[in-house]
Amino acid sequence: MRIIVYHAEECDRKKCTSLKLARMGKIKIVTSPKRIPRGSIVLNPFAEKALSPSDKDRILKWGVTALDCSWKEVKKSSPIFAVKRYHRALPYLVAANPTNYGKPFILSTAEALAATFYIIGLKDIAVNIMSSFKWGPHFLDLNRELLEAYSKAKNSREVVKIQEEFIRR
Ligand SMILES: C[S@@+](CC[C@H](N)C(=O)[O-])C[C@H]1O[C@@H](n2cnc3c(N)ncnc32)[C@H](O)[C@@H]1O
Repeated sequence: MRIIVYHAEECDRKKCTSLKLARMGKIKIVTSPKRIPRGSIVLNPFAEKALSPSDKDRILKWGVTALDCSWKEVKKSSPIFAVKRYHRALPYLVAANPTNYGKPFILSTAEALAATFYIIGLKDIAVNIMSSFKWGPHFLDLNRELLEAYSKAKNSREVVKIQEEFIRR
């Protein structure tokens, strides 16, 4: 499975979740957008389309790429968010990492990757990624109901519908 992280080197290296995953051999870091596989799903919080189980085949073939940059620097206009790939936003999920605990949508790179694998039905990979952090398993517990619901959706439209119903409740 190709799990790539484009690293913008904007982070506090001690807290960076993707550098930790790379040290454990669980992901590959790239520092040039050209190294992002051309058919890859790219996790982009500004993307118009939501990730859904229908992205599974593409991820199996080309992998998934997260963009590790600082949430403080992040802007929709940043060139990396315009790289020509298959961009997807994650639906409503709440962060469990110590930096952004309790905030919806503002996930760490590790949480975003784990959520992706959970939603496409590769739950063992999600569990493996989150087992790298003390707070990691709590991310899956905190979001279990939504992650399960998203993983049963057929497509992006259904994922958005589940999200909207959850927010309305
Ligand atoms: C902005 S970086 C912050 C990384 C942080 N420094 C860390 O150590 O994890 C987080 C990345 O995870 C992915 N991500 C996080 N939340 C997301 C969301 N709601 N939708 C899509 N991707 C998301 C994106 O690739 C995003 O650029």
